[in-house]
Amino acid sequence: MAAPAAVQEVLPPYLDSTSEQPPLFDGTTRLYTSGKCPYAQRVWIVRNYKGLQDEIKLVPIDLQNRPAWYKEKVYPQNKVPALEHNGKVIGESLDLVKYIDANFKGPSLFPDDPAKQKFAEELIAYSDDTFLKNVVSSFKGDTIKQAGAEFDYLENALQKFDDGPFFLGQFSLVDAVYVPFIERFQIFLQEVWSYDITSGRPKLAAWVEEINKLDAYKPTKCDPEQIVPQYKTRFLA
Ligand SMILES: N[C@@H](CCC(=O)N[C@@H](CS)C(=O)NCC(=O)O)C(=O)O
Repeated sequence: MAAPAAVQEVLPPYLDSTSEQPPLFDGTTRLYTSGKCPYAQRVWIVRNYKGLQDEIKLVPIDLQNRPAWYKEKVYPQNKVPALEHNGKVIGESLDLVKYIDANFKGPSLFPDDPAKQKFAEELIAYSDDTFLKNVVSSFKGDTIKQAGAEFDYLENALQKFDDGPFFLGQFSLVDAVYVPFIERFQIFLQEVWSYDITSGRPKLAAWVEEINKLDAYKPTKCDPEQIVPQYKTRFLA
């Protein structure tokens, strides 16, 4: 039987240059976001996993036609994600996932075990500075060799703790940090190079299978129909 289609969370309407600004610092916690942004997706998954759908309101921003007030009044960096909480606005997805985990209710996504904490920090630091950069630069290089080395790194990392299928055994911030990019790279490498990132990597194959079962993740998944043309234009043109 075919896998059921992912259930997309119905996002509120995107705010664009014609939209009025929602009242700032009125006590509502807002996640300025975009359904297409992998960085914002990290934070969205954490919000869902912790059961914060009612506490953290999603405010999608049209990145192609951004409202002027967003940069001027909300987040001068003019990017998503950004979180409005307790009279301030903070950004950067890697900081935000930790902030939400530490400052809101719900299951902790950062382990107590010092060995797991150390490994979590290592993997999180590796995500944007190395993994992401190397896979993206592989698209214009020796793709399978260069990208393959990064998926070998993940396969290896997944062998470290055996008390569950995720990077630290149980689902954690590390999985939320990596999944938006693994998801996109899996689609793109398969489509353009017929390269299956899970082939010969049983731990990664199991990780993909398990993460796809998570209700916190399912509604956040990207649309493969959009990713392929978008990545072709961005990385191969
Ligand atoms: N380092 C940032 C990156 C965020 C980012 O680049 N977001 C993109 C959308 S996916 C964005 O807002 N781009 C608009 C711009 O750069 O002007 C993070 O981790 O949050």
